[in-house]
Amino acid sequence: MGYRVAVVGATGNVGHEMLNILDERMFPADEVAAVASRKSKGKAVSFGDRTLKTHALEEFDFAGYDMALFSAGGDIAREWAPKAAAKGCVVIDNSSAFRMDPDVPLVVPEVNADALAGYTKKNIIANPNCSTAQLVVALKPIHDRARIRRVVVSTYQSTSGAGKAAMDELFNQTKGIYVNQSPEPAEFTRQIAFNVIPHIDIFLEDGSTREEWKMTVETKKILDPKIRLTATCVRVPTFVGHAEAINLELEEPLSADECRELLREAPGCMVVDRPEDDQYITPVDCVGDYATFISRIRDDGTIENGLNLWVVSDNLRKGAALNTVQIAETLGSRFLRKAA
Ligand SMILES: NC(=O)C1=CN([C@@H]2O[C@H](COP(=O)(O)OP(=O)(O)OC[C@H]3O[C@@H](n4cnc5c(N)ncnc54)[C@H](OP(=O)(O)O)[C@@H]3O)[C@@H](O)[C@H]2O)C=CC1
Ligand SMILES: N[C@@H](CC(=O)OP(=O)(O)O)C(=O)O
Repeated sequence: MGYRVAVVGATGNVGHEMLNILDERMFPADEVAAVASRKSKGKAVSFGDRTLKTHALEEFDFAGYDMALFSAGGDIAREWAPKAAAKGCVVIDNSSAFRMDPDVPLVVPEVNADALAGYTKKNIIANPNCSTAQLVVALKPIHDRARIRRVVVSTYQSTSGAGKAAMDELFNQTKGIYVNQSPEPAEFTRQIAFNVIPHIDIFLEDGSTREEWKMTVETKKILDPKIRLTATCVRVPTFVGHAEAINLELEEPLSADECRELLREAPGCMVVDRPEDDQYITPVDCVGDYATFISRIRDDGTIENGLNLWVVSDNLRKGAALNTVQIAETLGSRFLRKAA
């Protein structure tokens, strides 16, 4: 007997990847239901070689479903995740709505799978921000070996992080510029084609953005509250794949060579780092992959025990859908086991 799984937000970027990944990884599901807004009711979405008809969320009954994978934004999650959870369906939510709730585990399976045990308090599990997920996969082995004291990270985040409409905006602005149309920002605060924007999510009182704040607090919750982290999050005109330039200050020495060897063996990590042959990863190279890629590992001689890294991953996969499915797999194998 397999699981009954609902995918909420199935018509969106992340929901589409969730369906792909459930199929690719042969998730043991007897039934997968696609759920989205009322306007998508009846719309066909692909699931492997099948198509599923989308249900409207308001009309969907979560009773009898084992798990619901949510990627429909924070407002929908705040309203509907507790309702689904109350019907005995464990919700794994991609939005930021529950991440910092002390009664909700925030999980990246390669890093803190044991935290999953706390899901019973609310029947809800949170998936981190896409930039946090790839960051902590790369940092976990380094922290275990040499204790990270401080992280300085600058992100280069693709437009898919802001949804399908944002990707269309990049596409249409780019085309338009070649025919002298003036760009009209809608999803972003400035022109995104041929530009970069140092503004993701809203500004907070201290001048940082909520995206930057999320990277700090989520890293503490997942990896270690003692780690100090400062971030600058930037939107760039790419479609898929987030990149991060990371500077680390460690408590113990760890050379670039040792770091490379360590990360080569680490779960979820893929080191591509041969600058002498121009071997490093760019966002375009990571699309469709599961790994968190690490390149440009080098010593930072300006501080004691300093290291620099370049980390790239598919934000719709490890940053969202893949991490959610990995959580579902771990939940299934550790807590919601089904008889074969
Ligand atoms: N881990 C992370 O960092 C990431 C998290 N996310 C989260 O996932 C969410 C979705 O992202 P993404 O897929 O890129 O966005 P898209 O805009 O591509 O898709 C949004 C999805 O939400 C559904 N939806 C919207 N309104 C409702 C509603 N009232 N009832 C039910 N479903 C609704 C849409 O359905 P319809 O087509 O019918 O409108 C669609 O399926 C984000 O808002 C964010 O919270 C996203 C990216 C990364
Ligand atoms: N903000 C991320 C994606 C996202 O949806 O993040 P969050 O779930 O933390 O709001 C990005 O734009 O790349």
